[in-house]
Amino acid sequence: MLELKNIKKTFNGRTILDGINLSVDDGEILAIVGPSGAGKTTLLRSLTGLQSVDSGEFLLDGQPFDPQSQKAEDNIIGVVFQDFNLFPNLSVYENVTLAPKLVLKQAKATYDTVAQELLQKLQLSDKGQLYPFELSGGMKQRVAIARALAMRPRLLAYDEPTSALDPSMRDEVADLLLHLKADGITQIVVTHDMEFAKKVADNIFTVNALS
Ligand SMILES: Nc1ncnc2c1ncn2[C@@H]1O[C@H](COP(=O)(O)OP(=O)(O)OP(=O)(O)O)[C@@H](O)[C@H]1O
Repeated sequence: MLELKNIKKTFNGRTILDGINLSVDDGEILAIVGPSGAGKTTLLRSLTGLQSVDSGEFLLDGQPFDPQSQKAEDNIIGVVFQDFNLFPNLSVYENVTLAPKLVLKQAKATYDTVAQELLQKLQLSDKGQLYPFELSGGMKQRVAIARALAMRPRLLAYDEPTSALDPSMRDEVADLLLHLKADGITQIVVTHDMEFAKKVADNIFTVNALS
C-alpha cells in the first residue's frame, strides 16, 4: 500500500497542493482527477520523485520513503508519460531492455526473457525491431508501459494516458489498464476524463483548484 500524508507544495509562494492525503492499495487502480491547473501533474511528479514537496510523508507498506532519493534500481513507481518519452534512436526492444541492462545490470538471458514476456503481453511481439517513429500512438504507449514494467516497479503511474491519443482509443486504453490490473499491477492514473476514471478506477481522488 502506498500512502501520502499531508503533502504540501507551493510554487513561488502559491499553494498548489495543500495537505494531500491519499492511499492506494496493492492491485488497485486509483484515478486522480480535477480541473485543469489544479495540481494533478504536480501530485504525480511529487510521488514519482520528479520534483520535491515542501512537507508531508510518503509511506510504502507503512514504511516512510523519499521518492526523490529512491535508488533507480529500487524503482518503486514506474511512470508512463503523456507523450511517452521513448528513446527515438532505439528500437522497441532496446527501449524496453535498456534500463534493466544498465540500471538493474541484469544478464542478457534475464532481460531478454522479461522483454519478450512484456512485448507479448502488450501485443508488441512483432514490433521489437521497429523504431518509435514507425509506431502508432497506441503502440508507443504500450511500449512505454512495457519499458516501465521491465523495471519491476511496485506501482505504475500514468499522466493523462488518453490525451495524446485519438478519442476512439479511450476504451482500448481503459481495457489495457484493467488487463494489467487483472495481472495484479497497482496503478495510479492522472486524468481530466471523468468517464475514463469511472470506468477504470477502484477509487477516485479529486485534486481541488486552490485560489
Ligand atoms: N515548475 C513549476 N513552477 C511554477 N509553477 C508551476 C510549476 N509546475 C506547475 N506549476 C503550476 O502549478 C499549477 C498546477 O499545475 P499542474 O500541471 O500540476 O496542474 P494539472 O491539474 O495537472 O493541470 P492540467 O490538467 O491542465 O494538466 C499550475 O498553475 C501550474 O502553472
